[in-house]
Amino acid sequence: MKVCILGAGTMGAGIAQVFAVNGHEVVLRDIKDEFVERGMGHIDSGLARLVKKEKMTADEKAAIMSRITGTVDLALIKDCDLVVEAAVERMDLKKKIFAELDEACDAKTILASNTSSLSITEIASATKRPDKVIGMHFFNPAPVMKLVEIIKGIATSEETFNTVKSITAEIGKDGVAVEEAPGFVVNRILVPMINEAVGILADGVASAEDIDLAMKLGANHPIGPLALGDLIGLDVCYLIMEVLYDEFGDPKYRPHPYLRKMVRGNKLGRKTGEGFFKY
Ligand SMILES: CC(=O)CC(=O)SCCNC(=O)CCNC(=O)[C@H](O)C(C)(C)COP(=O)(O)OP(=O)(O)OC[C@H]1O[C@@H](n2cnc3c(N)ncnc32)[C@H](O)[C@@H]1OP(=O)(O)O
Ligand SMILES: NC(=O)C1=CN([C@@H]2O[C@H](COP(=O)(O)OP(=O)(O)OC[C@H]3O[C@@H](n4cnc5c(N)ncnc54)[C@H](O)[C@@H]3O)[C@@H](O)[C@H]2O)C=CC1
Repeated sequence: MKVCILGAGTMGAGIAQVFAVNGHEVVLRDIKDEFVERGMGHIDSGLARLVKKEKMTADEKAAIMSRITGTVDLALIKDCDLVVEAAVERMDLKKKIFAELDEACDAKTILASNTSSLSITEIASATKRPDKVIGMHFFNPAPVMKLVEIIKGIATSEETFNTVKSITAEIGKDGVAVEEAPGFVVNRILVPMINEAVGILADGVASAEDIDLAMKLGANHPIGPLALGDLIGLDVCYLIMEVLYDEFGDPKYRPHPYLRKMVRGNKLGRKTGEGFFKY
């Protein structure tokens, strides 16, 4: 199968790796060469770690890398069977991208979005093939996390859903069917928890280290909520809270002003070298 991933950031690079590891030909497309190179670099270093741990041979790594073409050229995606869009979490941008994809791709191509929270129905409305538009929501880090939420929009066909469910299983992930709703299942629970941790920090209840230690030892989470915010990207967390707040109109989803301040200060977490912790 030929798969195109749009966006070579935190998620796009990881998703490209997953498909290439499972033998698929991948086109990884971003808007600037430097972003493509950064994404390819992340995949290379992720696989290098596996070689070092003797979980993969250097030859296997080379074969996986050879299946991924990094590019800024949208023309390369024409004959893809599946596109997974992993660009920025903004509806205006996603609609623009899906309108472009609709023009650029063959009629057979399924157009999936890795959106964390947005309406698949609205994204699909930018295309003439809403039956072939679907949510395919991977989790960070994509090569490690087993879950994919599969989200149908109002017009998504059963055929598209079943194809994406089979692909999900084939790449070694567990898919769950989710009805369209802001934040789907996981993020409606997880991201407000991160937002609450930001509030606890802003109130001076405990230090960032102690908030995270408390949740690791007291709730058995693998990493604390502030470190998780840094892993996801605080800009992404903020955008998800905004979607929850706008869509539900419920003040319990209000993004914390301190989260907004961190984003304004470009302290976005791992991807900028500093968030609630330094990297
Ligand atoms: C915002 C959204 O829309 C949705 C979201 O994604 S929400 C975020 C969801 N993610 C989470 O909740 C993650 C929570 N954190 C964790 O589970 C863990 O901290 C973690 C899995 C990320 C890292 O675990 P860790 O034990 O500290 O790290 P590490 O030992 O380096 O890696 C764990 C395993 O993953 C593998 N791994 C790590 N990075 C990898 C990569 N890029 N490629 C392949 N494998 C990788 C390692 O080889 C290791 O495998 P083994 O255990 O077999 O040796
Ligand atoms: N960060 C996370 O933990 C998770 C994020 N997501 C979702 O995945 C999507 C991407 O998030 P991240 O990877 O974190 O963002 P990111 O900011 O790390 O990367 C986004 C990339 O998309 C690129 N891009 C922008 N416009 C583009 C276009 N027209 N064509 C191709 N590429 C374009 C940007 O240049 C950037 O490299 C968002 O919708 C986000 O909500 C989903 C699961 C987890």
